[in-house]
Amino acid sequence: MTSTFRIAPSILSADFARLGEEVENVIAAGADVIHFDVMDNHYVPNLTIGPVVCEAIRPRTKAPIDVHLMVKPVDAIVPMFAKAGADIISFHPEASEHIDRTLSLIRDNGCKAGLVFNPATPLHYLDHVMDKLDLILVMSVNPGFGGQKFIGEALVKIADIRQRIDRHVARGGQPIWLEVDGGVKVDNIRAIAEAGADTFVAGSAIFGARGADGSYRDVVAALRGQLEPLRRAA
Ligand SMILES: O=C(CO)[C@H](O)[C@H](O)COP(=O)(O)O
Ligand SMILES: [Fe+2]
Repeated sequence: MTSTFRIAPSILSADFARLGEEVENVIAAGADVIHFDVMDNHYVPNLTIGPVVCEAIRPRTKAPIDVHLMVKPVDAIVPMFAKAGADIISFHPEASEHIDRTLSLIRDNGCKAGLVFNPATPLHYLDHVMDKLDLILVMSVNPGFGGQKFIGEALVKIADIRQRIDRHVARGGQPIWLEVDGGVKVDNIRAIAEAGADTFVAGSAIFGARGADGSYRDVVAALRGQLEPLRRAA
């Protein structure tokens, strides 16, 4: 069990007309990471935001910007996001012809590198690249939209990856974050953490729960509150 948990609001569900403010508010509310969903209307059937928006929000926070690429092909856009201030860049293995090369490209551009697993993506993609990963992202919905229902089978996958990461670290490997994305709520975050995740993306659960004071403090505190007993047990 891990002692470090991170809350990563997905700005996909933020008010895009006030994006800079939303980023500031959610970090002021106690979140740790800004999750930035990039969709290309090709790899997934939706279209969102690109490097210019990353560059625009970069001065608004010191928190890491965690870019989740749902684009195909991947490589050409990596240096653009690195230049725009991304800290972490993750991609889907099905979207890259050469996974090892794409992971190196991300690190060579000064970012942390992540691999993303859709609900039906097999874990064998991890077999020869553990040394090149800083983050593994488990999708608990099919990618493309916010506000979907958590797919319970993801818990099995999270537990399996947790074992692989722990074995890797026990053999002297670098730490790897285990992030979960899709349908994360106050009422399921503890079970997700118990399965082995340490980083929790939440879009609709956070941006759909602005408090009476106009802040996101209550919902971020509620998410963290669910994790508190696990932190003590770690
Ligand atoms: O990658 C994503 C969708 O492809 C989003 O990060 C995810 O859906 C977050 O939204 P929510 O918490 O509302 O499910
Ligand atoms: Fe995402």
